[in-house]
Amino acid sequence: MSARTGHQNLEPAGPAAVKVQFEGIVKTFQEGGRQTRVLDGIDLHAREGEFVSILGPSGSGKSTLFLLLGGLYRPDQGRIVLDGRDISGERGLVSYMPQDSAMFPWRTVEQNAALPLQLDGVPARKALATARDALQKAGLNGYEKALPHQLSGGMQQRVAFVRALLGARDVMCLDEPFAALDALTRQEMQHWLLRQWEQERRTVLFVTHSIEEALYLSDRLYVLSAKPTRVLQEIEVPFPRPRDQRLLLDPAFAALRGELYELLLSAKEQEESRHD
Ligand SMILES: Nc1ncnc2c1ncn2[C@@H]1O[C@H](COP(=O)(O)OP(=O)(O)OP(=O)(O)O)[C@@H](O)[C@H]1O
Repeated sequence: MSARTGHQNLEPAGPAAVKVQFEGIVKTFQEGGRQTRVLDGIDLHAREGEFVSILGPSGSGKSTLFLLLGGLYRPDQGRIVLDGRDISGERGLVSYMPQDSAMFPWRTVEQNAALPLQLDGVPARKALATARDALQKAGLNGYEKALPHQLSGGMQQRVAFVRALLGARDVMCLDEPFAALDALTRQEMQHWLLRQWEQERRTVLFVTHSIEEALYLSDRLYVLSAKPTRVLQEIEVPFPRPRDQRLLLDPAFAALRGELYELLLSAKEQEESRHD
């Protein structure tokens, strides 16, 4: 659990320590019989308790970054550093939440949410009691004994988020968690996620295609190019917290959104001209 808890203290006094860092990451895959360099020297980091988004075109290697951090892949070059230690290739050190809630359909909501605790060796009764408590705090009371298919898509993603929280890892990787939701539910979920995160203040790495979502949620964001992928820009998001949906109507928000859109568009055009 992050040291930074409690929602009173929303603004850190000074820069927090770097929690997780990708250093000079190069990753090549065998694609269609030839080697393709997907990640071409990626440097990015997140500080303790920071919400950092990674925005990039399809196929730029965003999910690959998470698989590297989760230890499922090893970088060809570079290091993945957690709390100052090279963890390249080590598994089980970060929580992961995918686009699809990935729940076991035969387990109840509370049994699904309790799973990471049980995997960490917590006895079943205690794990279930902790999961019930966390589900209630996340506004899911009354659904503890339901099966996943009885919940809407948005509610399933709430359960998936609670499960990732109960994983008790300091770093949470959220891989387009709202991409499959309709626009209204997605907005609701962004707002809900902010409230949850403000209470927990875990370090979050958040992958998205949505400029608006990245700006609304993040402290900082990285914009990636198309592959071979590099960091095009790092942006400090200047809006104070706590935030709410009125921020989306702020002219400063619209201006920054416009700049980012322009940046992604020119990256896409460069990519297309390379293929002409
Ligand atoms: N195991 C693998 N073997 C071969 N190629 C791979 C493998 N994993 C990823 N790739 C390739 O690496 C590139 C980046 O994939 P990745 O899924 O990380 O991109 P992404 O940015 O998450 O894409 P999207 O936004 O569409 O989800 C793609 O071209 C993909 O085909």
